[in-house]
Amino acid sequence: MVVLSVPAEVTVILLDIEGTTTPIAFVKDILFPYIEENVKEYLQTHWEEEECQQDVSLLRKQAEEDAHLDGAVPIPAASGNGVDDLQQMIQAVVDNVCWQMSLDRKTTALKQLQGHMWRAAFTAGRMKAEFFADVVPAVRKWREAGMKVYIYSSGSVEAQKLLFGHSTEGDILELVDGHFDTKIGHKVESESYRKIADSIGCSTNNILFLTDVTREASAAEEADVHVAVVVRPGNAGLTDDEKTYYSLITSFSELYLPSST
Ligand SMILES: CSCCC(=O)C(=O)COP(=O)(O)O
Ligand SMILES: [Mg+2]
Repeated sequence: MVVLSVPAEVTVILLDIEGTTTPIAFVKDILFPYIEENVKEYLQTHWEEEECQQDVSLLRKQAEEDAHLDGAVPIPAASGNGVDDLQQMIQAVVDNVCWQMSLDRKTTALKQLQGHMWRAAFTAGRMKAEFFADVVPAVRKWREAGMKVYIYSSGSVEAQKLLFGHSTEGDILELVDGHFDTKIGHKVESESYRKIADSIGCSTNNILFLTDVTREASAAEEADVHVAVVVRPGNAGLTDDEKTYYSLITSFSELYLPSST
């Protein structure tokens, strides 16, 4: 088995979710279709609720910022003029959400609504999150060795907690010391990793970030974070240069902690 030695200065392991702890297929074939199939009904049922109105306001603000993009779908301001107007507004939000999802955008606005929609499915037990088989045993071992384990995903913190709280392995939320999402910054921006280190109270070089996306690995590395790229079934392929440049692992069990037995 290939072994990757974790540098002695590393005290925190920061994990991406999609393509790292969890198969991309679970996100693409189960989580995302659930949104596309249910968003209209969700908006119609929850429209009057404060949380739903906040989600729509955030999506409208994002739509204004996106106005210059090809194919962008605007969300008109509410005029309060009757049922037809409401149905048009809901349809605009549905179209905007589907447009953003067709581009796999990671905006905070989209991720916030998705998180709220998944809540009902997870808490009712209609959905369970999948984790690769090596994830839970490795995380338990790291924590026994004194490592802190954090999550950094584009999925909202609320959605992350749903996944860890309702997984095929049971409720594994207690294995995570904390969560970060795009509210701290985007994963392809190095400043996000500096802010995460500040928030945890460590130096960036105390962190090892595991991700499947080399643009994220590159941003983290620019901030002096240690990185390894995770190669999982169904992940996007890497170029030969990327394969040579990055430390690669295909399972969390390939990480060797000098402090563990
Ligand atoms: C709580 S994760 C749901 C999946 C998701 O919405 C997503 O965008 C995954 O992105 P990641 O940063 O984990 O690759
Ligand atoms: Mg990922």
